[in-house]
Amino acid sequence: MARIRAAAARSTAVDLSKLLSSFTTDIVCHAVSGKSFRGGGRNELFRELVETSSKLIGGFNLEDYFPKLARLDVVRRMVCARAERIKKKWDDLLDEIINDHAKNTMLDHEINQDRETDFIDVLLSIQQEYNLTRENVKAVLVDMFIGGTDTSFIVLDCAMAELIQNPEVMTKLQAEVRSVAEGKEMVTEEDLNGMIYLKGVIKETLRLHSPVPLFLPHLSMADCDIEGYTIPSGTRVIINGWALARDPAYWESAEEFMPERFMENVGSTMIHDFKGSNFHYLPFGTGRRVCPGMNFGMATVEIMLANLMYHFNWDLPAATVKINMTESFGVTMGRKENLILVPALAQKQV
Ligand code: HEM
Repeated sequence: MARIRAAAARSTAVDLSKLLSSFTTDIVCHAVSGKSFRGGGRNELFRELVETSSKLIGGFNLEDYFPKLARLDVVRRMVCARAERIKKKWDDLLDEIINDHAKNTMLDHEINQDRETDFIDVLLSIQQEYNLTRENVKAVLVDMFIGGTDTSFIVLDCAMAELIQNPEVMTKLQAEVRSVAEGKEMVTEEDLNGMIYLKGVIKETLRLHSPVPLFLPHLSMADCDIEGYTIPSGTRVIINGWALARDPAYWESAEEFMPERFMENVGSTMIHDFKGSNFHYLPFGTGRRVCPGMNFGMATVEIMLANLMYHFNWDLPAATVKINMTESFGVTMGRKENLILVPALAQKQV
């Protein structure tokens, strides 16, 4: 916020994508490991690990389409070598963090019993009870880091890109946020309940720009038939949530950004619920593998977007005519180009 405020005072542009990405990384790193990864080049290493892992998990796998290639084993060996290199880097980083925690936990027992606990503390405290190996703990942590950082960032980045291209929506959202939080220094969590349009804007962003458009790869546990097609047990199954969320059979003017569609019939579970029961709207997946960070992710996006609307008016830099919405592909899918915008202070702050 301080950096945006400084840019607003100078009327210069900010790289909003970069700021939002570092905000969501900080929030997840704090919740999981109790500290930010900014120091000692850790942030860059962390971004590299998340990005490469995302590409490895979500990448196009030639052998799925040409199974004969599997016999040659060339592709598999190449992918495995890359995965091994990344695993080694994750191992080094996580070993360091877990060792720090184990050491601090012992010291804290003697010195400071009031220290806030983070996700690693919780995992270590139940390690023996649930028979978790260090590899298990590291696997859960990698899952949380990859699952939590890019996703919330992509929603914020795409929401801002859509808002700047739909000024009437931005004006309506600013009016709501500014009236609910009027006179306050910051929008806080308790203000969010009164912001119905904000929730509509975020839901519409999740519909058009779902950060995990094909969910995670699933594996069928038994043979099953779907509309005449047999899916054998052990098949890697990919579900196209992106296509469902843009299917004109379910959505009127499916390609348009219209938060109002989520305002109709408030209270009806039909189109408002993203918790996994409406199969044409599954931004967090569904079933046993549904996103465990749903509430955390929504809270992060809501509080940041509300504050961006509360404090600032936004414009494109003079030389930019249109925002490029082209997306790049991995297990998460976000916009390729960084979002550069010019902020202006909206009102005299208290
Ligand atoms: C708005 C933000 C988010 C969106 C849109 C989102 C979406 C998703 C989706 C679609 C899946 C796959 C579900 C499936 O395959 O059925 C998933 C899985 C997952 N998400 Fe999220 N997510 C978000 C935020 C978060 C956050 C903040 C965390 C943790 C801090 C998180 C942790 C995870 C994990 C660990 C999984 C894997 C679950 C498993 O393997 O069973 N997510 N998420």
